[in-house]
Amino acid sequence: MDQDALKALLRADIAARVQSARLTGATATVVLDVAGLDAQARAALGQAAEQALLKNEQIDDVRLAMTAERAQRRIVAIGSGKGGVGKSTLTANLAVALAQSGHKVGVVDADIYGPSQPVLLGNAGERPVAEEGKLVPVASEYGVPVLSMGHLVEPGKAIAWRGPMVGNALGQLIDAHWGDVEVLLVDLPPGTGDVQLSMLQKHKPAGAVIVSTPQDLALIDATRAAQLFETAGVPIVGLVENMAGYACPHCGEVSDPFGRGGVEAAAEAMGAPLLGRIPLEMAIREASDAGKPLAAGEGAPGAIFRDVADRLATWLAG
Ligand SMILES: Nc1ncnc2c1ncn2[C@@H]1O[C@H](COP(=O)(O)OP(=O)(O)OP(=O)(O)O)[C@@H](O)[C@H]1O
Repeated sequence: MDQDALKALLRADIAARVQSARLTGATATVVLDVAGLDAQARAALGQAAEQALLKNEQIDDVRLAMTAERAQRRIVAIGSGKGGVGKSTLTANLAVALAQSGHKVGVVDADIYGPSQPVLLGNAGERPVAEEGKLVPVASEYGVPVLSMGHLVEPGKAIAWRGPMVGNALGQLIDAHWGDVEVLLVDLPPGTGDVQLSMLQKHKPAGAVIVSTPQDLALIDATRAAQLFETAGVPIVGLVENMAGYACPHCGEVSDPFGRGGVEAAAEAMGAPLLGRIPLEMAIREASDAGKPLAAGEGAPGAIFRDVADRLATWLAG
């Protein structure tokens, strides 16, 4: 009996997962690709395969091996209540820091109102190609592939999409050829709109990181954004306080244009950790505009981003 004959003994969904099958004497040896299945589904599949094969009179022993070639991919959503608080900057820097510490990470820029990852990661203007009906993410020099809403629309064209179109576009970015990427950071638009709902319904994240500036209004919105995730059963990995403390380049005095410590208090109230506090620094804005995330370099703000990335990596590992 050859491989095709063995496959013909199996249910179609199981046969589709056969990587190899052979019969030696009365022993069938079958390798199944079980990528994307949880432990329970894998066990059920194995049992069904074994039973089906043993029904054949030429087979009296079945040896099954299971592989999961495709990486188990987890989504981490980066959200904020308000716009302009530094969510995209944080996403790009976290991705670069994670890639540098050996993680296979990709970025989905789901910010339909202001897609900025292609600029932040230095591959603006490059377009993804489609293969077999799915997009191939655009590489960046930091080892972080990226797909952006900005790749699906003409630059500068305001997007006035409604729910189903948004869901469709998000699906194209997430169900793409991500290859061996294990962690997908999704840069969400601010607030709790269509993209967030579509994300929670169809591509449930493993966790969410919430970014806020320390001021009250931003914090109220950030708390609301966090509540949306929690209600949907998505754990909050932690909060990041951005634009906290500004060191005057002339006299060195540190001031707090957006207040101080508010995010820490909000995190405490939510029972979530504070993952880091990033200062307001011209170098961060300049590096972002230049498509050279500071997490890739040696300097101080880069180290802060790397610390936040380490905390995220620890959370993912735990
Ligand atoms: N810590 C910081 N210090 C200085 N500038 C910063 C800092 N964080 C972000 N910025 C700058 O603030 C602006 C807004 O940041 P960013 O685009 O990351 O925010 P966002 O929350 O993703 O905004 P949007 O909602 O528009 O997508 C950018 O010009 C960015 O370079």
